[in-house]
Amino acid sequence: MWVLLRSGYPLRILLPLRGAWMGRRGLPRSLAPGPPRRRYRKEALPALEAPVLPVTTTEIRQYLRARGIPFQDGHSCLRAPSPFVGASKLKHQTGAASFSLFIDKTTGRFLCMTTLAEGSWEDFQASVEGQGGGAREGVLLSEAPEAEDSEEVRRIWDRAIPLWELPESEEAQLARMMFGLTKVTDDTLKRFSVRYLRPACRLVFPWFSPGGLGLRGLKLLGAETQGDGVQYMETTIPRPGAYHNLFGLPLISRRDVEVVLTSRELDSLALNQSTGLPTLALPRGTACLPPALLPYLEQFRRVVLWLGNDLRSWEAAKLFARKLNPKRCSLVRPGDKQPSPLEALNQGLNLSRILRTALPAWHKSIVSFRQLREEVLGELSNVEQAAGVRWSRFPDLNRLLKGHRKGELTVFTGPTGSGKTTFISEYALDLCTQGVNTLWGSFEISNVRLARVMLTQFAVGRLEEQLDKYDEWADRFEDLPLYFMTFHGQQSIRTVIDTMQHAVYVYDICHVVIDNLQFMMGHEQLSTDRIAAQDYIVGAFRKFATDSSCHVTLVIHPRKEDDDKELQTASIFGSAKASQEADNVLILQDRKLVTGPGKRYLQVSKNRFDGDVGVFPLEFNKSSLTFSIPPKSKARLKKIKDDNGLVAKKPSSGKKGAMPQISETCSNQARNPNQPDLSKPSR
Ligand SMILES: Nc1ncnc2c1ncn2[C@@H]1O[C@H](COP(=O)(O)OP(=O)(O)OP(=O)(O)O)[C@@H](O)[C@H]1O
Repeated sequence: MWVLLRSGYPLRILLPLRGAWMGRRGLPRSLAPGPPRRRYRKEALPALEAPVLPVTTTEIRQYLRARGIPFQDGHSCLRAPSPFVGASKLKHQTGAASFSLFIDKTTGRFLCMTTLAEGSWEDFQASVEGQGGGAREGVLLSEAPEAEDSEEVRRIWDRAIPLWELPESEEAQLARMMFGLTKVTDDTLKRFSVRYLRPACRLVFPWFSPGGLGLRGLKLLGAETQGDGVQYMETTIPRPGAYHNLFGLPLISRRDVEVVLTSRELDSLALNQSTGLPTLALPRGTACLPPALLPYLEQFRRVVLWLGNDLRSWEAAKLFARKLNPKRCSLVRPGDKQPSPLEALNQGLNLSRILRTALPAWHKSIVSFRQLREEVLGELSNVEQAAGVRWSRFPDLNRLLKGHRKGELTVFTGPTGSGKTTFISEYALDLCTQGVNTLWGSFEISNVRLARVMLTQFAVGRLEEQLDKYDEWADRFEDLPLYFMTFHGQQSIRTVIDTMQHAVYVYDICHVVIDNLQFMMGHEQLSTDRIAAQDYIVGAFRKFATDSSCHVTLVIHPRKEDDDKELQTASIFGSAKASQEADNVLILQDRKLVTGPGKRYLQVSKNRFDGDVGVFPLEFNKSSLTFSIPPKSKARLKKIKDDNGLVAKKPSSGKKGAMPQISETCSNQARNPNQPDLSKPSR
């Protein structure tokens, strides 16, 4: 793969979590030769500080027209003749094949399918205008798999044996049973070139370069029984951020106009076998659909997404359909009679019939209950999943808020210096370690300081005193789906929202943390201007959260209050807009609890989802910078008095403007404070 190195957005990339059972480069330790070595990768270089204005489809079209470059309008890309293909080669390409350059309509990034050259919109313009740095001069920078990667890929691939050639034995049976492949035929396994790595008991799925140019990478899949079910662990080479394999691509013919997308290779095997339809598996399941894959999906007039059997898969399918162009997408709804494709095959269900029940992803602006009834049923029959992702470090937040849901706005406030950033960092990290793709906008403190706080919280201890462990923790941290905006100081709300939109598109961000709103307020002096500015900003974040189906956590400073008084929803600076627009209002109170001097407590003063409000104590641990209570800590139950000295009752409903009354604190059950997961389950 070729890459023009010049990227346009103020985002810094840290990549997804890998398991500690893995050795260097993600392999089972037994397979990783030699002592561990440090490697520094390109992605770890500091990001650009200056934001680049995003390009619009209209601007791309105008530019191409102005330069006399013909183009065709596709589903998510524009297609044009590639300036990277030599004139002699171009002559041999006819029809659609001669339009081999795909330009992403949302970001302007391009990919040339013939040469595999790719780069940003600015890179494309530079090459068209012949301003050095362009592909014409042949100064493309190679991102071919690093030598070490390709060696490792080749070594594993050679050691693995074709699964269908595994001699009939207990081992072969066990392997098929563990991966649920008892009904998948040898023919199917052969078609997809699935291998088995005997020493590590892992399936090996290949990533072939388009055009049969060799092996670019691998995915290894392990399985472990857990209770009644099986837990899958996956490892990729190269690392997840660079693993862009659409498994099954070599089997797609140019004439195919329909495809079924799955979230697992195993599902693709089952689907292809029982329906005969072209199927592709997404490289990182429901976690994301990298735009780099979109050009490969342009040829399909119809895309069916069958991603799994839970609400999370359903939500991911809806998000991905937006990127693919909802008008050509249909979604298979999860349900008892519509489990994942592999399960459906194993249960003897008719997969073609299930595919026929797929619902169109495209909704008009006005819908009838008939169109919604299935969605409502989905929520009712998956109450727990509908409540969102649960915190693993803060069971009290689960008790009150029930979970972290997409599309909501959380407003968080607390007195100056009370630990807002520190708390919100742990609250977001907790979700991120559970696969919630997170984008941080830290305008007040630098990303280095913030990352240091987060890393300390991640390791649940001071790393200063164990620098020998730094690399190990940093490696795991780097694999989290965590991204940072590189803004610092005052920013315009427009630039910030544009960046957030870009991140949602490119990285499938589900949670944005903005610390804090005051940095978008400009320099308005008059308090009326300031209030109007704040209202406008809160409205913009609210709209973004709803439109992008992304959760926004917004830190807002309180207005100056009497130090002896507890903060209330009304203490948030500005008009009532922030608390009205918010789905959740969280307040970090630093007044002393009735017992436990000097402790903070967190008050949930608004909860639109189900109305439960209340408070619970937070115990700050200075060495790990965490607020979550270690498992050994005793269960406590306390009453908190409200400002009037009365014990307040929980309001019966969480409708707009629920008052910041305080209910009882909870009992803290012992729990695991989210030590990094030592294995990486695939879902
Ligand atoms: N409960 C606590 N007890 C003692 N120190 C704390 C507590 N919480 C945070 N700190 C420390 O106080 C400092 C300030 O914390 P932090 O930056 O999180 O506060 P903040 O409320 O975000 O500040 P600001 O109002 O300036 O935005 C940090 O050094 C942090 O480690």
